[in-house]
Amino acid sequence: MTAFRTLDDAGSLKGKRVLLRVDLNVPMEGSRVTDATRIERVVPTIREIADQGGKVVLLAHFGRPKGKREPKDSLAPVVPALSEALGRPVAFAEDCVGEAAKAAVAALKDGEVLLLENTRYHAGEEKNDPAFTDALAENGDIYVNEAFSAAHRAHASTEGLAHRLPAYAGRLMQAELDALTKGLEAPARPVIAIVGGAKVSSKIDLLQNLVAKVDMLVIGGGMANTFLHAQGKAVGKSLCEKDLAETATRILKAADEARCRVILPDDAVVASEFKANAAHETVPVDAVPESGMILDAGPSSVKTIEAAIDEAATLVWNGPLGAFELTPFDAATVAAARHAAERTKAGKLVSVAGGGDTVAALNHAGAGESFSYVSTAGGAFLEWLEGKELPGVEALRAKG
Ligand SMILES: Nc1ncnc2c1ncn2[C@@H]1O[C@H](COP(=O)(O)OP(=O)(O)OP(=O)(O)O)[C@@H](O)[C@H]1O
Ligand SMILES: O=C(O)[C@H](O)COP(=O)(O)O
Repeated sequence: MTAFRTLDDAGSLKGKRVLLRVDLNVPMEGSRVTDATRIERVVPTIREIADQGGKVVLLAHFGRPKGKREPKDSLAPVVPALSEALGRPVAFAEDCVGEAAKAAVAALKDGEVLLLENTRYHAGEEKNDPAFTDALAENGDIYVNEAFSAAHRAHASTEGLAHRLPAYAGRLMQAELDALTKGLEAPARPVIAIVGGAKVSSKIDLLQNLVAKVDMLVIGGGMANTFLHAQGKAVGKSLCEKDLAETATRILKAADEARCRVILPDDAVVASEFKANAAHETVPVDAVPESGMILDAGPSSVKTIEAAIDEAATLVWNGPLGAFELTPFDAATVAAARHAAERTKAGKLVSVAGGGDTVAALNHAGAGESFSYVSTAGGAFLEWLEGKELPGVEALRAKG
């Protein structure tokens, strides 16, 4: 494995335009950041570069606008939270390429910080389009990748730029890889994974490899509904990707072959709508009403999950067990998080969790600080765990 070039190898940063790729895909409610963990974790690197007289030009994505300029996916509302965490002003440019970006970068003085608008407003970002990468590269002298949590994407700002400009790993990128390697390279067994959340189509495939690496797999959140549907259960109006039923069945078979115990919910909290305090009832998973929406795992499922955590020596977790942002549909996530935190504090469990919303959920449960390690990465963390090479990480490896 070739080592990375890091900021220590970048020489003097004074007067240099540093294109710093960060992950600011933070949980928001309207225009308010509800969990600033991802912001706080990149602050030391921004300060380090700025304090050396570098001009910090931040590149980031938000949401999945797929090349369209969707106002709901603007990074502008993140600026106040970023500026507050940094304790310095942060300028903002309404585009990440072209005249708006060029003028804002040209106006930067040494040590100042600028955030460019969502890279995913351009289709070239996700296509890793060379012309778009060149346009991004025009605004930097060097490139620093700090977005471990987006390193599983081979996009222009996460991979392409590393081939255009002198490229370095940021401090958080280094710290994440170090911590995950130390904590999980040879994990104490049995290992339990909890995978929940809402990004079903982009995460379901990796479960196929994950079942060969872990001893128990809890499938929760929106992800569980697709599996319940694959087992022939009616899931009403729940978040469910029915066209992935075959994939789910294949994963259950692979788990069986790998002797990985799969734990699916056996009861669910079903609501009439996706709203805090919506009318709700707890039902067995084979009795979900047609008009109902599964928003959380029920108490019997929580009991099973807690008992499984008690058997495990290592826990890896990505994706909440329910719609934890909406009371009372946070109950299963909060209970499981607190249970894992207690086991960790008692020295009985190594617990590693990651993901934008997962970290927010752990913090909401008051459990985050007790986990052994909390990563900013969700999907990237799971792919790393699968043993996959992450394009954003590979592109940083020092050549020659
Ligand atoms: N049953 C459910 N129905 C609908 N949404 C759900 C359900 N369970 C969980 N969710 C939603 O899943 C979202 C989090 O999923 P996601 O996969 O994005 O996790 P994450 O920790 O942010 O990981 P990543 O960093 O990869 O995005 C939350 O917003 C939560 O409301
Ligand atoms: O939230 C995340 O996991 C990262 O920001 C990557 O987002 P994506 O799944 O939309 O690529």
